[in-house]
Amino acid sequence: GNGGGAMFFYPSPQAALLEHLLIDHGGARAANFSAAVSPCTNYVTEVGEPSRNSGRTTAAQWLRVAEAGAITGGIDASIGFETARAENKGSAFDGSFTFWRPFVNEYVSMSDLIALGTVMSVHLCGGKAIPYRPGRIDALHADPTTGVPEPETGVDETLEEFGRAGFNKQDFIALTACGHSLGSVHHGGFPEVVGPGAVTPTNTNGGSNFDSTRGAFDPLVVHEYIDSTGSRGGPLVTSFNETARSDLRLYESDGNQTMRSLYDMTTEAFQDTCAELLGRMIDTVPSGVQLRDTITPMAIKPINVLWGAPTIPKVVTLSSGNFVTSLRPEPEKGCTAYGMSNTYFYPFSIPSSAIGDATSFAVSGDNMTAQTFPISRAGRPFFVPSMSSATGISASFTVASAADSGLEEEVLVVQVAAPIEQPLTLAPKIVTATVNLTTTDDTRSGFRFCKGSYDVHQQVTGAISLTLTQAGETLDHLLLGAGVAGW
Ligand code: HEM
Repeated sequence: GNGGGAMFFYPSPQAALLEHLLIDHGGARAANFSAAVSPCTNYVTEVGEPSRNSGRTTAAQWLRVAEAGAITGGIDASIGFETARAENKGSAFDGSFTFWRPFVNEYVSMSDLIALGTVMSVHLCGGKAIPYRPGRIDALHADPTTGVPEPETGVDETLEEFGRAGFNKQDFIALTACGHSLGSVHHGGFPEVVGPGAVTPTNTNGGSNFDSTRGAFDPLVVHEYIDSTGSRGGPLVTSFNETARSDLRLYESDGNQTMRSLYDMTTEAFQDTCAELLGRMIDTVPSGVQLRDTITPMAIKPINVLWGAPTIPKVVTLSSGNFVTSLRPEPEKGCTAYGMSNTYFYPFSIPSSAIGDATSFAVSGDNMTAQTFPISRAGRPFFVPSMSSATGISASFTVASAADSGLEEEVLVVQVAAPIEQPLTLAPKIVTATVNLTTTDDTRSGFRFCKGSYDVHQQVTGAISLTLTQAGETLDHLLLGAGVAGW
């Protein structure tokens, strides 16, 4: 990975940031991402009473956004340009994009967040952990393929749409049943499916649920459909408007065989089937996109590792070269999205004199597998976080290099990447620039400092990332002004 020379993100900026969103659910250093779908009935677009009474479900919306993206040519966030199309009516798209937007930066695409949304929703609502692979690339324009299936769409046409995404009929029936385990069809958006009677003071958008547990990912929708109990499969089965009974037409298209086989499964087998199908759904990407390795929880993860950070008073042992020290955990624990176990944070600070020319540091402790992490070659230039900052529209940064290195600052180049608003979609686009550094008179503690800045000229929507390079080689990374995403 590109973490090779840089200390800051392990193992790479992309994997480090997305692992954080996937894992750090609550408590200390929470990522503020998965909280949106916890509890699973939560509606994050509004707050307080309006939220509770909305009849809308964020977890369900996230799944629907991924489904719509997968079917229209693969997940590439182009759906953001298409929310005005009739087939995309409903607030799921804008609501989800609005929540995800501040998390987008050079390393975190909107389309990877769309996929992450499905993984988080399914898992936190009671389903299995779908393997999560990053690498999706955001489109810069609308996709010419129309085709989010609508309630009035014929079975053949819908099957063709899913067929393009690589799902056969049986897969597609099961996938729809899996998806329609969460959420509702709303009178607000789909009055031709759900009548005005669904609108009440405690259900202001008139949500009519697919099953009796809109906030639980479970086989209940299948059972209620086959048994004709509860929601009986939901409004797309039972709608007053026969043309809008698309789930009924779909389920009956193979004589209910697929629905019966889902019915006969154990809950465990149902969950495995859904995880497999939904995994294929989120990995449906435009041709040419290469997904990367699956992101899994890291047992030990260096975070916020910075050169020149202030000294923090510090039982884990950390060693680097001849330097060995014992670490104590911070009192505040984190909580992971996987098994709700705890995460412990051990701050450390190593004087630069002790680092010497070490090329790695190692972490070991009781009941843990010792791990070694590569660090920048000693003496290489690095960003000084305490002398770098961002406003909403610009970044300024300082780089330190050893005074006796004989390095000419001209060989150092900073690549800047900033997410900004783009017309017609809530998905930001990334603008990049290359900045040369200027020498300053500042020399302290054996370091020389040089400076650079970049004016984006418009409001950034998320973190600005900086990459320090020398002759094309990456030396260091820095993320500035993370805002509400709170990296
Ligand atoms: C025949 C194919 C499908 C049709 C016609 C269809 C249609 C619809 C419609 C009309 C809604 C109501 C949206 C609203 O009122 O906000 C809906 C909701 C939903 N759909 Fe589908 N859908 C299909 C397949 C799928 C698939 C394959 C998935 C995912 C795997 C999925 C996931 C969802 C979810 C989670 C919701 C609830 C959204 C919410 O509560 O906000 N759907 N669908």
